[in-house]
Amino acid sequence: MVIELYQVPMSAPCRQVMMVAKILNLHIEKRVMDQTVYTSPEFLKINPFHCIPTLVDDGFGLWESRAIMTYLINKYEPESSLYPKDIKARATVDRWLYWDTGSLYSTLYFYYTPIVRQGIKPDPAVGKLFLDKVMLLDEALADTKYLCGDTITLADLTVMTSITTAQATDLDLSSFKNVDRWLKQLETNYADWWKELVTDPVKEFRDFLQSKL
Ligand SMILES: N[C@@H](CCC(=O)N[C@@H](CS)C(=O)NCC(=O)O)C(=O)O
Repeated sequence: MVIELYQVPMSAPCRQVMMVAKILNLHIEKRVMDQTVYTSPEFLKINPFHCIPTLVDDGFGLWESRAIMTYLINKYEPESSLYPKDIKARATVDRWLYWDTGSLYSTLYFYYTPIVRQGIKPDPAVGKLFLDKVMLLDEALADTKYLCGDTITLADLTVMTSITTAQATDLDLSSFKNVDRWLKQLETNYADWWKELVTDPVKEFRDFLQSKL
């Protein structure tokens, strides 16, 4: 049985799916995207929304990174502490996943997209909106090791992916001390893949953004 993932390494939503695959020790066959794949009839048949990451697991196609992350855990390691089974604990993880996709990452996306699409400088007001959300995150991290307590969950992976993607932009995150401590803890925990799935792709994304301006 083959698990395939259509992805590009520097994409934030793709990175977080690959993190889950690493932690679960899943063998994923990566399908590298270029414009010919995005518009190919084969890919559009799997994902008419033509976005990545797109998973194909034993013929089952799925897109939306957070849906893919929870699917992989539910299917391959349902006892994983990354996505606790207790209803309230799981709801709290879900709350962070929705906050990230609907508030944190989406604001960051609207900040950097003018650079990618039009080669123009981002709107500082949108940057400020993003930093306001990071301030709330910093406050939430004041009395806790990870977002949902002493154990790393999908909440940490998805929010950490947004924060490290922001490090590729000109936004200054240096005043957020709790966020900084939390990132260092995650890096220590995941030292085996941090360079591959965080440091290197974030650098690639930073270079990509700079090349557009
Ligand atoms: N909410 C989606 C966002 C996916 C997304 O924006 N993917 C981008 C690359 S990072 C993409 O595929 N863009 C090309 C397109 O939409 O045609 C997720 O989390 O998976």
